[in-house]
Amino acid sequence: MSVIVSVQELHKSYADGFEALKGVNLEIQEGEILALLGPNGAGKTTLISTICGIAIPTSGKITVGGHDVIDDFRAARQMIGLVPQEVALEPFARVRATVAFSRGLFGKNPKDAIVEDVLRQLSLWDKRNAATRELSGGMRRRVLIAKALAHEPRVLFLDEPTAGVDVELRRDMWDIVRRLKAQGVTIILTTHYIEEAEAIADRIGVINDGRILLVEEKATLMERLGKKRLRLELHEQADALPDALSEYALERIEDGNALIYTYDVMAERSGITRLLSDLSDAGLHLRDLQTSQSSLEDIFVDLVKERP
Ligand SMILES: Nc1ncnc2c1ncn2[C@@H]1O[C@H](COP(=O)(O)OP(=O)(O)OP(=O)(O)O)[C@@H](O)[C@H]1O
Repeated sequence: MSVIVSVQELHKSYADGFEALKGVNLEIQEGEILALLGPNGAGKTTLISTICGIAIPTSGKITVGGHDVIDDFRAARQMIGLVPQEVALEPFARVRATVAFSRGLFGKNPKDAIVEDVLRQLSLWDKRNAATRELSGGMRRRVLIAKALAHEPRVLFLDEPTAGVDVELRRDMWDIVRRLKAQGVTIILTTHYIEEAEAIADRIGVINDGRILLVEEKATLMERLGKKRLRLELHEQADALPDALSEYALERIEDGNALIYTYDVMAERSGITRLLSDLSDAGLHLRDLQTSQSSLEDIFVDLVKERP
């Protein structure tokens, strides 16, 4: 795989002096889906805006397809499609004309069959003659994607594509993203929803306070930082836990009818064998056992919490 977007030592301070990006390094591989995960104000939109040439970096270097986004703005921008966070459409414009116009902005023939392709791909062909104000919220989001794809970009940025949308539409959006990937489009999306990153990303970048904390393969990330939970269901309710068990930091749940033991998947010893024997010594008898892997959400919260 080759690198299609490269960001080196990127700093961005806004006019009021606020430093939104504090030395970001990031390489995005052609054909991947990268999810940028981070809390409000982390710098996700700023990062996307600088790559797309909308915000000017204070320092650092960004290339897209080998083109410098400042010195070679047109060539770089031509390769990029951007779906912004806010739904901003001309209310009276017709769907097809809106998309054709976006294509025209890049100096490409607006009557091209590509416009039809893009509209069909997003299930908007039937609505091609509708005014955008007549569309549902979900369809409007699709129009935004169609506009971003109209000039056949190789890299698509989606800034919080599913913020505030219902579950059905979210899944719909994920299908669209997967189909685009299958066509070879590189996709970078920002999200607050861990579930979203978990569902569709190949790699996940965590950004907080203007810094990238990590970028990892999704599976590696979950394995590396994941913890497992062992749920111990008790025969009799445990009112309090004996001191002998304090080292296990057990959590009493369901009024003491069950206990949770958390352990590190990567640790040499899980401590389970000893725990079970100590439980038995303490007179606590088990009805059932169950393990579960902690979610990406737990990992994310831990990561962001660790840093000041
Ligand atoms: N034009 C601006 N002038 C000054 N500060 C700004 C400007 N735009 C953004 N910021 C600040 O930069 C920081 C990063 O903002 P950004 O929009 O990049 O975050 P984000 O991660 O996209 O957040 P969200 O998830 O809320 O969209 C925030 O503290 C924000 O207030």
